Amino acid sequence: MTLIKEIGIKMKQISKFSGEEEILAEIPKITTQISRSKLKIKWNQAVEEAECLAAMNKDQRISSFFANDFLASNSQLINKAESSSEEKAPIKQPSMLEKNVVSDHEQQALVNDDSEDNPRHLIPQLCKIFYANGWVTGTGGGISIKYKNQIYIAPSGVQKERIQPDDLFVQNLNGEDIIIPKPDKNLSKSQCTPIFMCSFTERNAGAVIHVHSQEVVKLCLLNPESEVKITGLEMIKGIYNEKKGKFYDNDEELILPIIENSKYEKDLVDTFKTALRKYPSTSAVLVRNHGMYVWGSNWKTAKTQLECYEYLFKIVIFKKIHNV
Ligand SMILES: CSCCC(=O)C(=O)COP(=O)(O)O
Ligand SMILES: [Zn+2]
Repeated sequence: MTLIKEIGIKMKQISKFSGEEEILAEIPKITTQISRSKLKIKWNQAVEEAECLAAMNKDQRISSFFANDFLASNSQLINKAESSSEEKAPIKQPSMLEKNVVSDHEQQALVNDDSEDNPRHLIPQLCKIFYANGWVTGTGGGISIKYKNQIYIAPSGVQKERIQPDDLFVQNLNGEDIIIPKPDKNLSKSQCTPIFMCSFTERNAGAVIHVHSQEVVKLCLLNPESEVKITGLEMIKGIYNEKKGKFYDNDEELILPIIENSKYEKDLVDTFKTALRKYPSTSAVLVRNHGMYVWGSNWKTAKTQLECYEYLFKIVIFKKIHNV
């Protein structure tokens, strides 16, 4: 029964058996009851908070603190309770464990996940391969993979070929942190994160790779226009046409957008988005004097397309230089 109803019944009973003075005499008791009820709500919240925090490990507590989510949602609930005189059923907190931060058990399961698709192991392996090809040298470039609806992102400004499984950041599709590396590692999330997220949300990508490849830079130097056209090569068949939902035929023309570079990676977002909308077939965007973003529905197609693009670029550059 709600507190208001309870008070109403009490008032009726008092006024039935007593006069107005007796009612006035009861008011302080009723007020005390309301205050107690508010205290009870606050107490329940405090207990739930304590339980949530106790269930987290140190990293998760730090992560939830910086996400500022736990405290924000909690104070909202307390404010609501303060502005209402109606007693509510004990409030169920939107638990950090459910919403944002994985439990110890889930985290352990992720680390123990031996699947070849687990980005914890895959991203360090792929970065070694990309480094060997000259695609992510000098710390430039990076990769992000979606796995079980969570986004794994490589750290920023580090030698990408030396990334460790616990160096990765994990966030949800809203950009809220789920797992961050231990603070003593002093790592930050890739500067490319806004572009990675754009590919996940706008193109439903499963993986996005950013390369600082010399071939891309050379190709853009030879093509001052805002796009590059490629025809007549068998390897075009390795490129997926996102508009048609099928791989290109070797007699089709492949057109890739070129966007201009900016001071910071995040400043590329607007032109990147514009290019995605103007070129609905494309699975890659070239950034002049910088590199390329390439994505696929999963890490395998992102990787094989990157290989096909790099192959095609070499041939196109050769053809242009030798005028053949
Ligand atoms: C020498 S790298 C310059 C910054 C850049 O273009 C880049 O791709 C860096 O990405 P990170 O993931 O290291 O933030
Ligand atoms: Zn870059």
